[in-house]
Amino acid sequence: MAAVAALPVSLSGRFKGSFAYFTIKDRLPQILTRVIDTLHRHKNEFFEEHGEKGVEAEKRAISFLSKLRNELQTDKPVTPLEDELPDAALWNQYLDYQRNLSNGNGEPSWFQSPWLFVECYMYRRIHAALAQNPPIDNFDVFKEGKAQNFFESQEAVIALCTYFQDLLKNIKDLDEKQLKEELFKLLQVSLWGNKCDLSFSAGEDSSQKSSPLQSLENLIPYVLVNDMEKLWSVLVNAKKNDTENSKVRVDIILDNAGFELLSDLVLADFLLSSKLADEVHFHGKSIPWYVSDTTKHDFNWTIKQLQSANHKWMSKCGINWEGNLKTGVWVYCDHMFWTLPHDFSRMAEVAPDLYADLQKSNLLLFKGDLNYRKLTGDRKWEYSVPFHQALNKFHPAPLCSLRTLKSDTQVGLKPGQGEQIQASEPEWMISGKYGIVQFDAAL
Ligand SMILES: O=P(O)(O)OC[C@H]1O[C@](O)(CO)[C@@H](O)[C@@H]1O
Ligand SMILES: [Mn+2]
Repeated sequence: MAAVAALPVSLSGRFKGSFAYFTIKDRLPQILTRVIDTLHRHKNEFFEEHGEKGVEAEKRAISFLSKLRNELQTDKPVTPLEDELPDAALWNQYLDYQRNLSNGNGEPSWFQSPWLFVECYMYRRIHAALAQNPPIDNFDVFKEGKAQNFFESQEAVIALCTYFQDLLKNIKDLDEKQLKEELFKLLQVSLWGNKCDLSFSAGEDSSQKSSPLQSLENLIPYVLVNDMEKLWSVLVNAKKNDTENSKVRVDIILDNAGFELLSDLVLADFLLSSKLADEVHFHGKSIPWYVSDTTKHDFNWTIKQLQSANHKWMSKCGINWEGNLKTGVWVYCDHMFWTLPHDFSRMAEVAPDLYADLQKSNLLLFKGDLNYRKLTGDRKWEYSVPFHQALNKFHPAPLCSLRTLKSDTQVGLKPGQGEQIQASEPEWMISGKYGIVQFDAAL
């Protein structure tokens, strides 16, 4: 396959000193240790709820996870999944594929294989540790952290909900220019909301403390690719071609729960209230993922929290959003593909139903760093390679990545732009300080 051979190498722990190496060596074991601690801390709760059976399940889960941590730290081969969860066969096929890629250079292993693969694999094994051990099989080990992030962002949540409800009051009177300005503001809030993930900080507090709207101007220089004008054109043109039967649909491929999710929900509400879109489809994760990623439970929990909040504008948002779900103008979906190790260039083949669904959209907004890694295949690209090329034939619909840079891959920069920042700030790709709003039109 000539096209595959032309792709740059995958990021991997085999590159000593790289962020992938550091992640596998330090951050992933830290995350596993936190998961084990969380289970320990809930021992009494498991006993109260399920009796001795709950405690035994907790012990089995912990020993499975300690074994996993040991395999990781000693660079053992990545073993086939032994559970019977619905995605196990696809995972094991992917492992075979990795085995073939390694061309007899040993079994796929934690430090030698592509980073994206082993990191996803760790989260899938964490899921197995719980899912295989009823009666604690529905316990989300990351739930507390996600809830805490939401509560600790309280002031920012209030500021954003208040700003937004105020905007709604006179949204009908805004002219095109003003609407565009508001869209750009909320896109940036959603972009910077991506700083608040918990996998990056290995579970440490990462909530939004300051008002999310105040600092936008100052952050503009840190938006390395800014395609917001292109997004506006796509939406306005879609509206023009909008007929009775063809609704303008925007899809948001969600990333983290907590403040980031709130910023995405506000953006989604704005799209409908401004009539730039008629429908928003949200895509979440079907299992707990990368510490803070949004599951259906987190999505519904967030809307319930807002509804019952002791703050007028927060609860107004919550009530409206529940209404949007009820009337079907908002749709929440999940698909197992989002928690498989494949990059998105394989979606058409591995999950043709999902690909076909995304093709019905007018615009796909991919939130966050992991989605960017999967869009671009998590490879050592030259910074100036066009985004379209790095997408490697993934073009279901016009798409845009809103992402703060937290892993060492970036494409679509101007010639010399990456090198210039690199010279003064060697950490620019992993500090979360820079962001992109990077668009690609479908073919
Ligand atoms: O929530 P996000 O933005 O996808 O980030 C997830 C984080 O986890 C990583 O995938 C690494 O563990 C980073 O790339 C990123 O920092
Ligand atoms: Mn995430």
